[in-house]
Amino acid sequence: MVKDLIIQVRNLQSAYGERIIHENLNLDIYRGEILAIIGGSGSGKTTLLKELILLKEPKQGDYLIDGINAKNLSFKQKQAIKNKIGVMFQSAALFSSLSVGENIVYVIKKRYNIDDETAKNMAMLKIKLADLDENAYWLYPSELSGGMKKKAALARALAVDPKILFLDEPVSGLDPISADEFDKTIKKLVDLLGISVIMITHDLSSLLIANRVAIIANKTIIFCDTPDKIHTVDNNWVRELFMGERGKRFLDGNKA
Ligand SMILES: Nc1ncnc2c1ncn2[C@@H]1O[C@H](COP(=O)(O)OP(=O)(O)OP(=O)(O)O)[C@@H](O)[C@H]1O
Repeated sequence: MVKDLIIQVRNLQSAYGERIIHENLNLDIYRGEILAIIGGSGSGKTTLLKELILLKEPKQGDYLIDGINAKNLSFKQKQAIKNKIGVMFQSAALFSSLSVGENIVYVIKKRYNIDDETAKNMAMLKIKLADLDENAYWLYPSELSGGMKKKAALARALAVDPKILFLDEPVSGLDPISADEFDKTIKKLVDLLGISVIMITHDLSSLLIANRVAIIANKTIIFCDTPDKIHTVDNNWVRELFMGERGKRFLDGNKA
């Protein structure tokens, strides 16, 4: 079966002023896959994410998203691409003065020209898709547990019916059980909706739901393959990451 590319990054160079963050970075992302991006602190994961969601312009190189080159786009063209993507930031970034439902309705009404009742029904569907109880619709962010807050942010990211979902450290700050639940929800969404998920993570257990893992080091992607091949990577940071108990458990359960 020929795999269908949803994102192609070619010879990307990123910089802040004179400081080069990525050089010659190439990455392919397939439709319907979960791709995890890992890398040491300061390796440039967030910078890459910002470029992929069109918040930052690369210095050089090409970036094709769903077949469209993201270079030199007009505001309208950029908006059309942004309508294809949902983003969940680490902080959840929900409006604290709005209930979960109102947070989602706000995004739906910005995206679609529809009446309040339809927007509310759509928001309720997103809440259920994110595995939250219906009652969460009326709760305020301050009334949510950590796990519920993440799922509410996920429901809001789903509000635009994205083809591609970007998750920035989605399970950071969650206990292992809530993190596991969140990962299961992501896997279910991919199977159910056929969306692609790109997730930056520090959490080794989240790699278990990834179809492939991309590792950023030395300003580029040094590895992008299935989790069972990670043990072949010759890099100090990767060795250290997998040296601990959790790392060993991951590798033992995943060797090819
Ligand atoms: N707005 C900015 N201006 C200048 N330098 C920046 C800016 N944002 C990030 N950097 C620098 O770019 C490098 C890559 O940062 P980035 O946040 O992309 O890394 P990261 O892999 O996401 O790190 P972490 O895992 O610690 O969040 C870092 O050295 C950082 O200091």
